[in-house]
Amino acid sequence: MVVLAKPAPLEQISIIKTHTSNNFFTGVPVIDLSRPDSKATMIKACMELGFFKVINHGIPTGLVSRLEAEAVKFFSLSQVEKERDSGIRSLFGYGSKRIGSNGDVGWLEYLLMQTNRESLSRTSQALFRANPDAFRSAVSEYLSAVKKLACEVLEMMAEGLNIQPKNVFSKLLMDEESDSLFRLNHYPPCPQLQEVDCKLTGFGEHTDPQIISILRSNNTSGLQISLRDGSWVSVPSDQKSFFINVGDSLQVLTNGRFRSVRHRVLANSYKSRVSMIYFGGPPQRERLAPLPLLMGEGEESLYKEFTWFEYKTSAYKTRLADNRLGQFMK
Ligand SMILES: C=C1C[C@]23C[C@@]1(O)CC[C@H]2[C@@]12CC[C@H](O)[C@@](C)(C(=O)O1)[C@H]2[C@@H]3C(=O)O
Ligand SMILES: O=C(O)CCC(=O)C(=O)O
Ligand SMILES: [Fe+2]
Repeated sequence: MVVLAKPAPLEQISIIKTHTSNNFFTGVPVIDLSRPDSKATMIKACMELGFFKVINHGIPTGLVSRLEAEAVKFFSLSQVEKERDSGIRSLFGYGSKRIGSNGDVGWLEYLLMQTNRESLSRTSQALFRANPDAFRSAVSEYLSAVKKLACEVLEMMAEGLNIQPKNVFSKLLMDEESDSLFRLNHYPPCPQLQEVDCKLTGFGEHTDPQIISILRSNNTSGLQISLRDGSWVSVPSDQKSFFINVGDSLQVLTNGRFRSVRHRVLANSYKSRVSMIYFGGPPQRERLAPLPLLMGEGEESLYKEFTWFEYKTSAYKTRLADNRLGQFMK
């Protein structure tokens, strides 16, 4: 017997009362990668917010717009075509409104994939039947560029923290067995909300479990981050820049010096948002513990010992908004 998943009804997606229509945060740290003082600004941003944006990153606009065009083409297909391959329920591939497998829902559809060659080929063949190679090559070239950017940023972080070698973090992403993911999100407009002073949750609040996330979106706002006092602020969109999130694993590796940023996306009532996120993760066998070179005299680890596999397995049993690192704190 085939059991079809029921569509998530709109009423299940949380409505957020905003009242403040667009209180855009003007304090997003901007790191200009071409400036010599950028390491210090980056460290400050990682400690205070766990979030910043990078400019002068060197990633060609053409690479980004080519992938965005492929994503838009895919999301414009009929629902039947998009769901063609989702017979076997799996974490990866196309998803609509359901996030993860523990009951979270949001006003979005997405493509989630592993970054290795086989997984990318499988997704391209299954979902981009008309021209799998166009999608595969657009993702693959984009991923090479953002992975390089992620490594450059992680090396600047190591240098800014005065720890050696400078590839202590980046080698985890460069490892052949790095467990990294890539996600294309599409948040359709929600015209029903135009009349009311409310927003619909696109992607509920959470922290990213990996080391680092590199996010790029089109010119539609919606991303919000939580500040240290727990208040939410809207990040102005900037399609030419990349936004960087510190993930839970980097918080652990730095013994809490860097904080993984809590973030969420609110759907826009009249504009569609498309985002692409690379989640740089370590190999599954990797032990996650504060780097000894970083620890001050007598400083103890805030966390119990665990591998990325153990953390990921436990994280994927949690709800989106849960504090996943809580159970690994000493
Ligand atoms: C509810 C969930 C979705 C998620 C797996 C989880 O159980 C908790 C972490 C979620 C998250 C957030 C960042 C990324 O978008 C993601 C792919 C990840 O690695 O962790 C998602 C997971 C998902 O969508 O499956
Ligand atoms: O789509 C976005 O802008 C952010 C989505 C996100 O936080 C995620 O996929 O983990
Ligand atoms: Fe996220």
